[in-house]
Parts: sequence; C-alpha cells; structure tokens
Amino acid sequence: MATMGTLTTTAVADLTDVTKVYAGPTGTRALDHVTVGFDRGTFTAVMGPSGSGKSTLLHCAAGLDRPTSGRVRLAGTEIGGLREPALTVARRGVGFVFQSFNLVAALTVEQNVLLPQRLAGRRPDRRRAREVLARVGLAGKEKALPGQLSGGQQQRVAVARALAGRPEVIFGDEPTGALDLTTGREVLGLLRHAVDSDGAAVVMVTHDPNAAAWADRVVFLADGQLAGEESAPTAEQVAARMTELSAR
Ligand SMILES: Nc1ncnc2c1ncn2[C@@H]1O[C@H](COP(=O)(O)OP(=O)(O)OP(=O)(O)O)[C@@H](O)[C@H]1O
Repeated sequence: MATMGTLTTTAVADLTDVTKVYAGPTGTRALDHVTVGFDRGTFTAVMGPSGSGKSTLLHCAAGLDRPTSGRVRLAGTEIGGLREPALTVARRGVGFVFQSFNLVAALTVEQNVLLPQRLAGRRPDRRRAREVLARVGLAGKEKALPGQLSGGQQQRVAVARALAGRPEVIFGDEPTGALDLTTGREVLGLLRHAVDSDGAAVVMVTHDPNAAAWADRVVFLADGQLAGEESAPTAEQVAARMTELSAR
C-alpha cells in the first residue's frame, strides 16, 4: 500500500514532492511539497477546506495540469516532461467523472461513452459501450440525448464513459456534488464496484463526509499540504477532522 512519504511501486498514480504555484499577481501556492500515491484496487477520497488544493492535486495527478516542481507518475509513466500526443497516450488508462457531468449535449449517450476512444484515435468499441451502459443501469438509453435524462442518469453516463476504456485509475472531482442523496449513492456504488471488481484505483475529491465513507482511505489537505489521512473512515470521523481543519 502506498503511503505518504515513501511510495511503493504498486501505485497507479503518484505525486512526489509536488508544488504548484499559479501564475498571477498573488502567486497562489495551491500545492506545497505534496507526496502521495494511489494504489490499484483502492478507493481514496481527497478532502479539505475550500481552497486547500484538492482540485489542483487531482488535476496534477491526472495530467490535466502541470506542477511547478516535483514528479507525477501515471500508470508507470512519468508525465512531467510529456507533451501531446504522448500525454494523451499516458492518459489512456485514466477515466474522469466531473461534478458537471461534462457530456456533449448534441451527441447520443452511446456517442458520449465512445468519445474518449474516438478522440484518442482508437476504433470505438460499441459492444463495450453497451456493456458499460448496462452496468450503470442504462440499457436501452443508447440513442437518447443527455438532455432527455435526469441528472443522476447523466452522471451514470459519465461513469460509463469513464469505465469504457477499462481504466486503471478513475479521477472524480466531486462526482456526487450535483446529485441528490439517492442518485449520489448509486454513483458511489458504481465507483466502489470499479475498485472491488475491476481493481481500478478511484481518487475522488468530495466535500461530503458520507461520500468519503465509501472510500478505503481519506487524504486530508490544508493550505496545499497534506494534513493526515484516515483508513476505513466513518462519516463521523471524517466530519470531525474536517471541523478541526476548517478551524485552523
Ligand atoms: N487557475 C487558477 N489560477 C490561479 N489560482 C488558482 C487557480 N485554480 C486554483 N487557484 C487557487 O489555488 C488554491 C487551491 O485551489 P483548488 O481549486 O485546488 O482548491 P479546492 O480545495 O479544490 O477548493 P474548493 O473546495 O473550493 O473547490 C486556491 O487558493 C485557488 O484560489
């Protein structure tokens, strides 16, 4: 199991001594010497007060943003020096689920699920698309447009899209943030299933202690630095730690 400080080789995504300073007049130090790894077959929640660097950590780990210094490895490849199209190749084993679903309104559900494969120049696998849509409970909705679906259904399309490429790691940026309790639980169940059945790593930013309780581990951030972690967390433990961090 990868931990802070020393990293083992089983991590599918890891950051070593990563610092991110955003350009601009204030020069915000969003991440300050962060070392953390995420193993296959584990579900990690990333929590911390607003502005503590959670999204920045996720974006750097996923290769969507570049750190100012430090190393980032994704599926065994160091991505720091990579440019497109090599970066896209490195992201092949990565799925994303965002708070705002990020579906293309003009494309059908099936086309949305196949879009990452098309963008990566691969032959779209329609059988796989149908398989993952069935898994998220959307069999028969292949030809629907996102606007014809509920918010929970749209997020399940986004999960299906993330799963279609058989990802080694799925990054979620508040994937339940826009959902009600019941549909949020459905999405968390699907992410949990990806970990337990497929051996994927899931890394999820959330503000919700109940969502974090679905994870195997919670990593806390405060002011861009790691502020401890909790294994097999309960919602109560997470909420208590968040109250402490917010009071700092
Ligand atoms: N593109 C950017 N340019 C400049 N500063 C930024 C940028 N993105 C984030 N920041 C700053 O970096 C810090 C960390 O932001 P980040 O979005 O990672 O925090 P967060 O913990 O995800 O916050 P929240 O919970 O509010 O979404 C904040 O002070 C934020 O204002």
